[in-house]
Amino acid sequence: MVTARAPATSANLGSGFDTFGVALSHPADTVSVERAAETTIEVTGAGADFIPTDPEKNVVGAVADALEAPAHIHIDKGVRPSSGLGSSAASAAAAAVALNELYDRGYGRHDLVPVAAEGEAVVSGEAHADNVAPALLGGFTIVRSDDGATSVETNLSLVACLPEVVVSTRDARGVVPDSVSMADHVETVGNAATLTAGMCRSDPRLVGRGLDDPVVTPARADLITGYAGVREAALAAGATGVTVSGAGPSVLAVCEPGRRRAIASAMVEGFADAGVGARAYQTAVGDGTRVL
Ligand SMILES: Nc1ncnc2c1ncn2[C@@H]1O[C@H](COP(=O)(O)OP(=O)(O)OP(=O)(O)O)[C@@H](O)[C@H]1O
Ligand SMILES: N[C@@H](CCO)C(=O)O
Repeated sequence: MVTARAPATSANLGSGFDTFGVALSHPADTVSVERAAETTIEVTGAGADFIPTDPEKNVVGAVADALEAPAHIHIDKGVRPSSGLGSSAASAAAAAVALNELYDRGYGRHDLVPVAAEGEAVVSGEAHADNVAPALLGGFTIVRSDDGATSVETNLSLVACLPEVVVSTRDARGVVPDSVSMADHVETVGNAATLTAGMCRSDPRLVGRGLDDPVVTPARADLITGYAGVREAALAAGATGVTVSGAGPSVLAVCEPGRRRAIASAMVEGFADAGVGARAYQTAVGDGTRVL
């Protein structure tokens, strides 16, 4: 048996729609695999009742197919599904690493990014890699359709606040505008470049400024009850920037070390003011998938 742990991730980071992502130090999924004649799946943990065990419908089934590595796969969910924290990607990344080892396929981490992305296609209809790349590689990642993924190590404190509302990635993609104005394009490029410089310097002020996004985030914020109040509360508590995590509903705040506790409380209270229960993870940019 081989067991791997893959982290939650936060994709987009505002200005990097479908491009940027970070691995979180926690929460995480743990996946154990044993050789079998055909793939079977068992799921326990957070939101397990809402996750299919049919290999045609679970991301790990697609990963096992892509690696020609049939197995009994046990997924212990630490990352709630439809959270905006890369729940499906965590399972896909952990399964890719564990099955690669179990069957001695010899793929490197970068080779496994498109393999794990095949799993994402089961969920959203597209093999996008902005969650699986940070889940596999760790740190801050940039994915390009023609060029694989680039990863940068960074040291950054984060709070991810997960409300008790469900936003599916499919629905959240439906509200993304089809086109952007030149003014919004220029602003987005400036923000994305600022964010990248901030990641390279582990500078929460630059990263926070670079989270701003005039295009996708405003359209998606309406899907998250209480978003505007939670954002204001986090900024008032010291966050250097706030945005929607992935396709939502989680909200991500960047901050200086030592501010996480106050920001986490402010965000949970902000959701409570809108009548929504929530939990906050005081976390940080972390490592990628590891074999346990
Ligand atoms: N192993 C798995 N883990 C989690 N969700 C899975 C898995 N396999 C299939 N799914 C399905 O994927 C959907 C959740 O994926 P979705 O992309 O909407 O959320 P997410 O992975 O938390 O988010 P995001 O990509 O926005 O960060 C649910 O419908 C769930 O049933
Ligand atoms: N980039 C993706 C991440 C969610 O899977 C989106 O925002 O739709």
